[in-house]
Amino acid sequence: MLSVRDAHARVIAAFEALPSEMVSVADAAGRVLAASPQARLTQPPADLSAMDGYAVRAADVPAAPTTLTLVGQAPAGGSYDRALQPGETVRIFTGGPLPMGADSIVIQEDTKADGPRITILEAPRVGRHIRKAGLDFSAGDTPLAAGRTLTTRDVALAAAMNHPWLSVYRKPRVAILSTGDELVMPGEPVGRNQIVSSSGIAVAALVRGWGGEPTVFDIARDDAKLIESRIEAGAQHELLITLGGASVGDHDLVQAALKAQRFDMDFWKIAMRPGKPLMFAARDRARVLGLPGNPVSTMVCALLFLKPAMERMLGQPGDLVRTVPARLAVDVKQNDQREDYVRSRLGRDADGTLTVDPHPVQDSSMLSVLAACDGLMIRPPHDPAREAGDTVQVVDLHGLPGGY
Ligand SMILES: Nc1nc2c(c(=O)[nH]1)N[C@H]1C(S)=C(S)[C@@H](COP(=O)(O)OP(=O)(O)OC[C@H]3O[C@@H](n4cnc5c(N)ncnc54)[C@H](O)[C@@H]3O)O[C@H]1N2
Ligand code: MOO
Repeated sequence: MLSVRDAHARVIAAFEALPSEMVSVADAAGRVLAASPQARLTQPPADLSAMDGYAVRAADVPAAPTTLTLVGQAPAGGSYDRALQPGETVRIFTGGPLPMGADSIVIQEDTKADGPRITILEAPRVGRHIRKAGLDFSAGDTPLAAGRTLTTRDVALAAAMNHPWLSVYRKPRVAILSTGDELVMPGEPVGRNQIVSSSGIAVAALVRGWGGEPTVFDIARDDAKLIESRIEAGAQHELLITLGGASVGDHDLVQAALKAQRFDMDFWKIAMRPGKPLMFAARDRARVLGLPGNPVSTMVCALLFLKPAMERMLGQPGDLVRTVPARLAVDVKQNDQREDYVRSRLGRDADGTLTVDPHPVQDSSMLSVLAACDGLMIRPPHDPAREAGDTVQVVDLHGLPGGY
């Protein structure tokens, strides 16, 4: 059976960056930059005051108190256009441009005004409360690299750089097909022996959260012709995700339907738990990732394979999910030949070290366990028995993009 690493490598090799499109900067949060925007101006454009107060020449106030003559004002968006002469001061506001000749700002709390006579109560320091031109960025700067998923902070910066439009990768269109006679949609009447289809909803949410555009097909009954026609419709998207029907049972029809539709199987079955019957197939530009039906297997495989595939379409490397070291809270037995992704709870030791406590129940049908856990402990194939206190690798589910 293929290793997780090799399966991941084969999946990401099959995807490349989609074409770019322009979007309004107002709609760009969460999108991935296809081209790095250059700052179109320098910010601040001139030396500005950081405070409400008075612009002065520090040399005029060697000691406080000293009284200066008010000669004008410089609000944000306005300016005082003459040079400040010895003994003069200009009323200035936060964001107001520093008058020529001035070299310091005295905040208004440190002054006393009596008509045009302004008494400075604190001796100023050269450069105090002045934001120099270009403090934030200069025209031509490229602080946002292509390939970056734009945060709202990035969007604020791009807008400040005077970009009303940004070049981003088109969203990958991902079709999602749940298969199985037993499935009904949430809220529908649930007949005898039926269960609610949760995975289609979860995968659609993941696709959206990872920057794609999901299309959720109606659930397909275990009918070969019906599944084939849905696969054909799915092939019109960048990627079709099938859910269930991946294993070896008489009702597991997805692989046969793919073959009937002339898809080549890249691989089927990998050395992973949960997620053994993972399937990957291609025909021309169409790609199908067949996720195993057990809902926890679906979710773990989505994180390991769907997310990187989407990242590739968004011009990113598509690395395997990041792991961090953690200290085992309990002893664990030797692992078998499948790489294990053990649903676990993360915590902190008294010394602040990340700890991992595997959940005692690991059935891949149990969404309640997955939801209660916040980490996946990775047991490599044939990993020997480990003791409490040993260091292992974990996937920290907190703060993953897309709200996993
Ligand atoms: N003889 C063998 N049996 C099984 C093997 C095997 O190697 N040999 N592998 C097991 C493993 S591991 C997994 S994982 C499952 C995966 O099987 P399928 O991909 O064929 O999934 P189904 O049989 O269709 O469904 C499994 C399970 O999941 C439920 N399911 C399916 N779709 C959804 C959905 N959209 N939302 C919620 N739940 C869903 C389905 O009702 C079943 O209970 O096979 C093992 N068997
Ligand atoms: O791989 Mo199955 O995913 O063990 O339940």
